[in-house]
Amino acid sequence: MTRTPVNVTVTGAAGQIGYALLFRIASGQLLGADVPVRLRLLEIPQGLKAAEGTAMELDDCAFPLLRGIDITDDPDTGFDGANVALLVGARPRTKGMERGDLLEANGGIFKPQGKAINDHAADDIKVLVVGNPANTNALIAQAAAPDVPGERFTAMTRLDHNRALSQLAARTGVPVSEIRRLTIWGNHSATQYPDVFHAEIAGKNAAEVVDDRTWLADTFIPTVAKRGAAIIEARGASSAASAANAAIDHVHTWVNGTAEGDWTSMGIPSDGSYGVAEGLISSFPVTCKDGVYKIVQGLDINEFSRTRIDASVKELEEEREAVRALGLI
Ligand SMILES: NC(=O)C1=CN([C@@H]2O[C@H](COP(=O)(O)OP(=O)(O)OC[C@H]3O[C@@H](n4cnc5c(N)ncnc54)[C@H](O)[C@@H]3O)[C@@H](O)[C@H]2O)C=CC1
Ligand SMILES: O=C([O-])CC(=O)C(=O)O
Repeated sequence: MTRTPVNVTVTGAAGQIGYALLFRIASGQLLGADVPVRLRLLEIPQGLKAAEGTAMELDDCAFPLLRGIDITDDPDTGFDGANVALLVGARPRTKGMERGDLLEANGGIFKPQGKAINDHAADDIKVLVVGNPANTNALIAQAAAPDVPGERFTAMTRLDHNRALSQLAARTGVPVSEIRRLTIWGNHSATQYPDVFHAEIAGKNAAEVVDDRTWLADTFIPTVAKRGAAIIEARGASSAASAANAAIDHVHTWVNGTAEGDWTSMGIPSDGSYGVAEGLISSFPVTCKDGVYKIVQGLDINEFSRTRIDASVKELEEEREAVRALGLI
């Protein structure tokens, strides 16, 4: 039986992350080794030529699952029939730009894209926002798409989750595969909170295995939270291959499910769980099954975690107020 190809739209397709992402989508790593895909590359006019070059290379890979590539600078065409949308293209902060300017510039991107998704995407559309500030950009796109169920708009904190797994594995001398149930809470920013209190290392409580709150507070948390800046400092450019890898992981898990007994982290609209104000797009521990995610309930939040979750949620509330004041939501 031949399956109908899944339409995957990637914005910012000619950028760094796009270049690391598209080949992996086309090879079947996003959705599965038996799922054909059709790619839609959405760029701004200046990015179209480079996107065409990338499309030529995609052709030259002769990926058996790749059933077509469309390139456009028109959001209505780019999201037409989209089943999965990866919103990667964003306006980076440039010299002299205030946070409010950045939010406003990104509003000019994510509001029309949200509307185009609302009007043209397939009914089963799933959206992942990667472009920063990812959580609030997702909120802007969601607000512009009132006909799409709000929970389909998600923001990427999987890179933070993977960074935390790797740091914890290095500290405790176990392979990453031995660690389960780690959580990133809050915003994809320096206020995010990587939580090991419910995590398990080879079946034992991770906080007890580490047994060093000073290391958690002064080394682990800031290393994970500031990793993006450290990569920029070392590489002279922001994380691209690891960000693309996390985007693949996020969508793959959302569509194909979390492993039995494990969970992952996704930026999703809050339903008020764990005291996170309803509607904010904040990172939570989630399980996924049959293309639907659910917040893990019933975790005890200790004082150490509570103050850190609250600080990140406060930042998200401030970002929401700022985009509300700008009329973006
Ligand atoms: N959530 C996360 O964990 C991470 C997020 N990021 C963010 O991802 C974004 C992209 O990063 P890179 O690929 O390295 O940037 P880049 O600057 O290399 O590429 C961005 C691309 O987006 C395009 N673009 C700009 N406006 C657009 C629009 N309105 N429609 C379609 N395309 C548009 C640009 O032409 C460019 O080709 C940045 O905002 C970055 O901060 C990066 C790493 C991790
Ligand atoms: O800070 C950036 O632009 C890149 C980023 O989000 C990260 O690496 O986590």
